[in-house]
Amino acid sequence: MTSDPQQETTPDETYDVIVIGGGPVGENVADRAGRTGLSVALVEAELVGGECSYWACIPSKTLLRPGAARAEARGVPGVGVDDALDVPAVLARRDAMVADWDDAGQVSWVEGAGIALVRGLGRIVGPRLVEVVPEDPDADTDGLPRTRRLAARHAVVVATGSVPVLPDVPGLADANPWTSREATAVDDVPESLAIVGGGVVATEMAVAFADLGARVTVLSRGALLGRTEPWAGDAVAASLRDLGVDVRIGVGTESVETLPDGGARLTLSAVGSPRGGDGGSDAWPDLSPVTAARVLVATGRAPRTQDLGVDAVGLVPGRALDVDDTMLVQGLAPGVEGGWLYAAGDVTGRVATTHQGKYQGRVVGDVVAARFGDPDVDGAPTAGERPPAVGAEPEPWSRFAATADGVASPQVVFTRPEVAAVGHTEASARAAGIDVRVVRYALANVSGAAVRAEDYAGSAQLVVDAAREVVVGATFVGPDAAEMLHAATIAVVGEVPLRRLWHAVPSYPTVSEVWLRFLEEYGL
Ligand SMILES: Cc1cc2nc3c(=O)[nH]c(=O)nc-3n(C[C@H](O)[C@H](O)[C@H](O)COP(=O)(O)OP(=O)(O)OC[C@H]3O[C@@H](n4cnc5c(N)ncnc54)[C@H](O)[C@@H]3O)c2cc1C
Ligand SMILES: NC(=O)c1ccc[n+]([C@@H]2O[C@H](COP(=O)([O-])OP(=O)(O)OC[C@H]3O[C@@H](n4cnc5c(N)ncnc54)[C@H](O)[C@@H]3O)[C@@H](O)[C@H]2O)c1
Repeated sequence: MTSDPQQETTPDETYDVIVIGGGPVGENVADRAGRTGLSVALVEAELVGGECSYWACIPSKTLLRPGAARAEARGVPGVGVDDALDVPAVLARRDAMVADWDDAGQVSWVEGAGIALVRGLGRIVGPRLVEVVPEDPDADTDGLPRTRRLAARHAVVVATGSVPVLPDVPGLADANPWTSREATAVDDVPESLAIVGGGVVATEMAVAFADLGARVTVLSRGALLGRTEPWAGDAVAASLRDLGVDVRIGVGTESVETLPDGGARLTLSAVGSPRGGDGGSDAWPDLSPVTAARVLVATGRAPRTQDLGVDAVGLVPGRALDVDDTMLVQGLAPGVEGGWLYAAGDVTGRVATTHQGKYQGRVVGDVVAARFGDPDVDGAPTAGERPPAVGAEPEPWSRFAATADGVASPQVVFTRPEVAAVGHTEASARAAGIDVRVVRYALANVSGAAVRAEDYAGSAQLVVDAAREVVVGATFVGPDAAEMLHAATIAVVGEVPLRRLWHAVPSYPTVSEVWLRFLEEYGL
C-alpha cells in the first residue's frame, strides 16, 4: 500500500472529480457530477461507450432482432417471409449499430457536455490520485506524457465494468475460445458453435447463432437462466430445442481438445441429479462428446478491479467494490481517509445490467454533485435537496439512494421467447419472509395475443405480498415480453395497492390485458 502518495507524486492535472471507465455508467456519472459546476475528467482505456455499446447489449440485440422479426411475421398469415436470414445484411446492420467500433459520436457528446476525456488505463495510486497510461504501450501519446498523474479535489468514481470469467477446464484456453466479445463481433458465422454456460449470454447467443445458421449446442451445469423463475428457463430450453439447438442440462465440461482443423471436441460429465432443469425426463443428460468449429465461453463475468490499484487503499484486486446505497465504497484500510471513493455499474457486483448501472450512475453523480458542488446552482437537478452525511443512511427512494437495486431491478433476456422480470421471484420472496401469493396466467388467453399471432404462446406471473396487497415481483415470458415489463416495474417501485391497480385499465385488445386477468385471478 502506498503510505503517503500525495507527497510522492505531484499531479500533472487536477479535477474536482475523476471517473475511471467511460462505459454507459461512467458517462452518466460524469454527466451528472458536472451539473453543479464541478470539473470532471473521464478516463477511458478503450472506446467511450464501453462494453455495452460495442460488444454487448447493442450488437447482441441487433443480431437477435432479425430472427425475432421473422418469427413475428411468420405468426401472421399473409405475410411472406424467406426461410433464411440474409446474413451479410444482418452483420452489416450490426456494424452500423456499433458505429464500426468507432467512438467519435460518443466522444463528441462527452466534449459537448464539458467533460475532459483522458484516454488510457487508469490506476488508483493513493487517495484521490489516479495514474493514466496508454492501454497499448506502443501507442502514440500525441506529445502528452506517457504517464499522466491526475488528482481529484473531491472524488474518484470507479465504473470499470466487468470481464468474462474463463473456467479452469483442461485444454479450454488452448482452443482459443470466444467470449461474448468475439461472438457479438462475428464476421464469419461458424458452421457449429458449442456454448459453455446456461445463463443470459449463453441463451441469447444460442438463439442468435441458430438464427444465423450455425449448429448450436448449449452445455449447462444447471437449469437455464438459473436466476429467473424455473418455468421461464424451461420455456427457453424448449424453444431452443424447437430452433434445433442441442440443449444439454446437467452437464459439466471436463476437457477440451483442439482438433487439427481448428475446431474443438468437448468431453462432458454429469453434474448433480439426473433430472435436468427443463422439466424433461428422469434420464441422465446426453454426455456424448461435442465437436464444434467454435467454443463460446459464457460462464459469467467478474468485476474489473484486478489492475485498478485498489490495493493502494486497502481493497482486494479482483473483488467487487462493495458500496452503500449512495455508492460510496466501503472497506478502505484503517488509516486511509474515506469519503472520496465511489463506484457504480458492473464493478460493484450489485446488478449487471446497463440500465441499473446507469441508475446507480445517476445516484452517485447527484451525490457527488451535491456534496462537493453548489447543489442550488442554476439548472442543477439537486436544487433544494441535500445529500446525507458521508456514511449516513440515505433516505430510501430519494435521488441520493440506489434503493431499487435490491428490490426492483428489471431485466430482459432477449431470447425467443423473451424473458422479462422485475423484483422478486417466488423463491426469493419466500426466502425474504414475504407472505407470498402467486398469480400465473397464460398470455395466449387474452384477445390481444390472438390478434397478434396465430400461435402466440407465453406466460406471465405476479408475485404478490399478500399481507400488504402489493406486487413485489413479476415475470413475463413471450414475444415482446420486454415491452410489457415497465408497467410491472412501476407497480413494484410505486408499491401500488392491488385495489388501486384495478383502476389501471389495460387497453383492448392488447397483451397487457393480462393485468386485468391477474387481478381477477387474485380475487378482485
Ligand atoms: C453479451 C452481453 C450482452 C448484454 N446485453 C445487455 C442488455 O441487453 N441489456 C443490459 O441492460 N445489459 C446487458 N449486458 C450487460 C451490460 O453490458 C453491462 O451491465 C454494462 O455494460 C455495464 O456498464 P459499465 O459502464 O459498468 O461497464 P462497461 O460497459 O464494461 O464499461 C466499462 C468501461 O471502463 C473501461 N475501463 C475498464 N477499466 C479501466 C481502467 N482501468 N481505466 C480506464 N478505463 C477502464 C472499459 O474500457 C469500458 O469502456 C450485456 C452483457 C454482455 C456481456
Ligand atoms: N439482456 C441482458 O440484460 C444481458 C445479456 C447478456 C448478459 N447480461 C449480463 O452479463 C452478465 C454475464 O452474463 P453470463 O451469461 O456470462 O453470466 P450468468 O451469470 O448469467 O450465467 C453464467 C452461467 O455459467 C454457468 N457457469 C458458471 N461457472 C461455470 C463453470 N465453471 N463451468 C460451466 N458453467 C459455469 C452458470 O451456471 C450460468 O449458467 C450477467 O450478469 C447478465 O446480467 C445481461
